[in-house]
Amino acid sequence: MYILTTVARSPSPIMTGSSPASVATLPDDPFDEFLKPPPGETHEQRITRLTREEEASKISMAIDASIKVERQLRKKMRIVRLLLLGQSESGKSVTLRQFQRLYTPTAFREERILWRGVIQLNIVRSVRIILDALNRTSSPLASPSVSPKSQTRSLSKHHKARTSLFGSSSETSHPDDYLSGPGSNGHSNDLSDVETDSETHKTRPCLDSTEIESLKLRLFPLHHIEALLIAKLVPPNEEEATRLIASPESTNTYPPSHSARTSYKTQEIFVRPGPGWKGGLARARVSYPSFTGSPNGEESGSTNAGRPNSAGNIGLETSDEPQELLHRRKIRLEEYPGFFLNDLERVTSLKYVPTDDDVLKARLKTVGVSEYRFQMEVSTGPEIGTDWRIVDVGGSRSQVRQTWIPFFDNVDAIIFLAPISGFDQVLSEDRTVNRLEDSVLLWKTVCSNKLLANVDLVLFLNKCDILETKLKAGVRLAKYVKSFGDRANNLETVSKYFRSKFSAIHREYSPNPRKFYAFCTSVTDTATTAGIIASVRDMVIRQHLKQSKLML
Ligand SMILES: Nc1nc2c(ncn2[C@@H]2O[C@H](COP(=O)(O)OP(=O)(O)OP(=O)(O)O)[C@@H](O)[C@H]2O)c(=O)[nH]1
Ligand SMILES: [Mg+2]
Repeated sequence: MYILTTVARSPSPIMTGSSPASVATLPDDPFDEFLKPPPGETHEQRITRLTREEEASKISMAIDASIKVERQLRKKMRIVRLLLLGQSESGKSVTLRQFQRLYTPTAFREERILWRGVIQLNIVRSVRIILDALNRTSSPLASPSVSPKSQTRSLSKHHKARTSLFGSSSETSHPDDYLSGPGSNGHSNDLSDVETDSETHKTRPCLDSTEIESLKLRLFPLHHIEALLIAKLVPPNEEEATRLIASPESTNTYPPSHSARTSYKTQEIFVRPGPGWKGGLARARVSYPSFTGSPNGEESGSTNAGRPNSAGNIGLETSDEPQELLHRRKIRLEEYPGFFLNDLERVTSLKYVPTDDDVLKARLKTVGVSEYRFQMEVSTGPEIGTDWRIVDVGGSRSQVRQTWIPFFDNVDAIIFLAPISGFDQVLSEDRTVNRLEDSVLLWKTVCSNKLLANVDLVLFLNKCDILETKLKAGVRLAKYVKSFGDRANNLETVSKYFRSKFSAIHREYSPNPRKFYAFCTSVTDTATTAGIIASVRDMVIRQHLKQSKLML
């Protein structure tokens, strides 16, 4: 304890000197008077005095040694605080899960089973996106008689009012074909698809309505499963809060009109800080009903038969239409968060235990701010004994990002996630705002924040895997970000471009010079992310040590 430093101590050997002669050489020393041998000291008295002084010196050295040990202990008890920031769906919680997977693997493995309920909900959500697309096809809005061009034009008015990306050509933020896309779950909407879709509609008939109705009937039990899962995961008083993204399109004909149920709203399950939700997840085991059209979902114990264990079983293979429809609408379902439809057989098996990759892929929205505390299970060198605190925030605009501010104190580093694949998408919570534009604005705010002026920034240009797929599929960045010009539309060039733009903003907006690191990441990818997270950990520890040395 530091209190030891204030305990009165005998003079140290240097202060006492080993003989009166040494004291005599320091005539201006204010301690001279006290340290002088008493006048007329006999030989025996001198021996006794020196023996006492030697003992005092030993005690003093022991105290010095204990202070040193204390300092080391304090260093060992060091707390490193890392803050994860970024818009909703940028990958913050996945990054946290990567830290957990790498540094507390036992706890991570033990909790994998808890994610099963979330993954099941993710499946239901994907199916609902397909249903919404089907509904829109059969609704008047999607009929060829309504001009999709006029729809596009009226929505693009919103986008014209927006600010420009990277302070460059303002056209980038409001291309004529900007449209809050048809993903009627209000989520990850493409900005480009309806134009193409509308052209296709002019030449292709809508889906056969009997076919749609039959598919809807077969999928209807999923609604019941979802209700069961939500009931298990969400406390009753949170029911309204789960309905974060109600969209007008989703209040239409699902469930089928003959049902007595109220209109179906798009929901996204979320987690509030604290361990409570894990209890819910532990209880959430719902087996699947028969897909004969009757909603008979039951709790575990029911048979395996009839679960949506293949794409065919839920009607995605038996008919090409849903897939064609998604393709026409350019809804790339596999790029949506929590896409497990390709693994239906595996993830709906009764013995299913989520793998590490499944846990990283699962989507569970964060609401509020949560702090995850841990010590690395296996730690070496300087990080031994470090107490890590990783703060994960809910990133959506609806959650008042002001609530982040109290957590800006005592932060060693920030990882800011900018999902750069979102250049052609809008925010779920505000479909007039382009995702990339929102990330850029948020980045400017974080860089310029005075409370964070001395905090090192780590930028994850995230979702590079999705970005690459998108670019390879022919989506052109220049269409959305005019200043990109005629550069090559490939991952390397695009990520380099984004890195230089975000880095320029950092330089321009930071109140003080500070360290800045940028990585192109796909945080769901365990292999590539492990190395990046290890570098971040080393950097944060080094920085923390530097700071604590300055403080001691
Ligand atoms: N393919 C791919 N998916 C990603 C990547 N990063 C995140 N995701 C997925 O995107 C979804 C959202 O990630 P989260 O970590 O929940 O996002 P968040 O930033 O915590 O979002 P909020 O909690 O709403 O603030 C999850 O389903 C992830 O699996 C990535 O680099 N590549
Ligand atoms: Mg989150």
